[in-house]
This record gives sequence, structure tokens and C-alpha cells, in this order.
Amino acid sequence: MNHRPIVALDFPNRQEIETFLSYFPKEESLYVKVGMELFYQEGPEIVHWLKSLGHDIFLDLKLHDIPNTVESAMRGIARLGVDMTNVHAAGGKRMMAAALNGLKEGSSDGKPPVLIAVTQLTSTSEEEMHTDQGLSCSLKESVLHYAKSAEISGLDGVVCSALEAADIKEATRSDFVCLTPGIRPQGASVGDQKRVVTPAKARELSSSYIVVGRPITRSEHPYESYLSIKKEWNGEI
Ligand SMILES: O=C(O)c1cc(=O)[nH]c(=O)n1[C@@H]1O[C@H](COP(=O)(O)O)[C@@H](O)[C@H]1O
Repeated sequence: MNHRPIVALDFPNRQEIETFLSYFPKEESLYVKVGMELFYQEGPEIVHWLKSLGHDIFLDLKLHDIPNTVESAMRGIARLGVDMTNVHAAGGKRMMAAALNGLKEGSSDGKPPVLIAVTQLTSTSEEEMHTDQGLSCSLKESVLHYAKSAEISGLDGVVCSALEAADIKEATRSDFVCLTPGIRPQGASVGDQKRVVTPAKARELSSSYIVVGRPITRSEHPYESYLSIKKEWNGEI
């Protein structure tokens, strides 16, 4: 198994990414996540540049708007040639279906990016979900509800905590993508995350992909931290 953790490039500009990537061997092809912080500063050019370096890209903009707006935005995202992108499942089934349609229309090679939907953010606890969102069900029920909605809408999978991945796959299908952020190696600082697991546990709990930011980007030795998390994720340590 040689699965790469997806590295969340949560930096404010290209210069800081150049510094971060200088710790990695040039030939190391990474799977990176470009999120709001970076994209809103650097725009689509940052995607073209990272692609030119040979990296695979998850564009994480978490779209959530009326179906027509999301569909049009997704047409443009498909043209960027990213490998994966996302929406918020809370936008509803019509919005998710529109997102998928936009991606299909925008991808000239007929291979639209993988589309996944955020269920409950990994920074949300069950208690916060009750108070902030006014939901009375359990967090797991809410996540499963969103996962089923995403599947019905034709999406490839969801963003969730690894803690929910096995139940989601059972409720949907075994190849339904469960991309799981909130990953922390043993002893690492949790920060604002709530539903966290180690890379080894994520593997055990059947995550499809793990997303890792600060444990790598804020490390004094980013490449060593990346390799150690990758090994753990691949069950090699
Ligand atoms: O969609 C995401 O990528 C995402 C969803 C979610 O529920 N939780 C979550 O942490 N993320 C992203 O995953 C990354 C996690 O970063 P760290 O907490 O630094 O490892 C951040 O870039 C978040 O924006």
C-alpha cells in the first residue's frame, strides 16, 4: 500500500508554499489540498502552478449556495483540472446534483473531478451541533443522513471524521469515498478539531483518504513528519 496523506496547504501565499515545499525532494509527487485561505489570495494560478510541479490537487472551497450558482461555479472549477473538489451537504440534494452537473459540463476530457460533500465538520462536537444547528438527532445520525443524501445525489463520497467512515460505507456502498480530516498523530496538539483520530486508527476505521495540515505544515521537519504519518497511514509502523 502506498497511499499518500493529502497535505492541507493552509498558507496565505505562494511564497510560503515555496518555502514549505523546499523541505520535500523535488521528485516527490504530493496530493495537496488548496483551501480558502490560499485560493482567495492567489486565485486559480496557484492551482496551475502546483499542477505544473506534478502534484495532485483537492480544491477545498466547500461550496454552499443556490443550485444555479453552485452549478456555474463548478463548471469553472472543472476547467481548472483539479482532481477532487467539495460542497456542503447542507446545501441539499438539488444543490449537490447541480454541482455534479456543472462539473460534468465543465470537464472537457469527460473525466470530472471527484465530488464529495462535507457532512459535519470535524471541528464540530455533538453538543455544538445541538446548540448551534438546532438539531436534536445524534451527530452520527446527522452525518449518515448527509452521506445518504450525497449518495442519492450521485456524488462520489463525503468528508467526515474517520470515526464515522465504517458506518457510512455500510449505509451507502463500500467504495463510497470517506475523506477524513481531523488527523492527529499520538500526542500532537488537537487545536480547533474535535473529532480526531491517529493515522493508524483512520486506516483501521476504513477512511479512504486522510487530510493532514498542521501536524505537517507547522512541523519543524515537515518532510520527516509527512513520511512518518504516511507510514502510519499505510500500516507500516
Ligand atoms: O473539507 C475539509 O477539508 C475539511 C473538512 C472538515 O470537516 N474538517 C477539516 O479540518 N477540513 C480541512 O482539513 C484541514 C485540516 O487541517 P489540520 O487540522 O491543520 O490538520 C483544514 O484545511 C480544514 O479546512
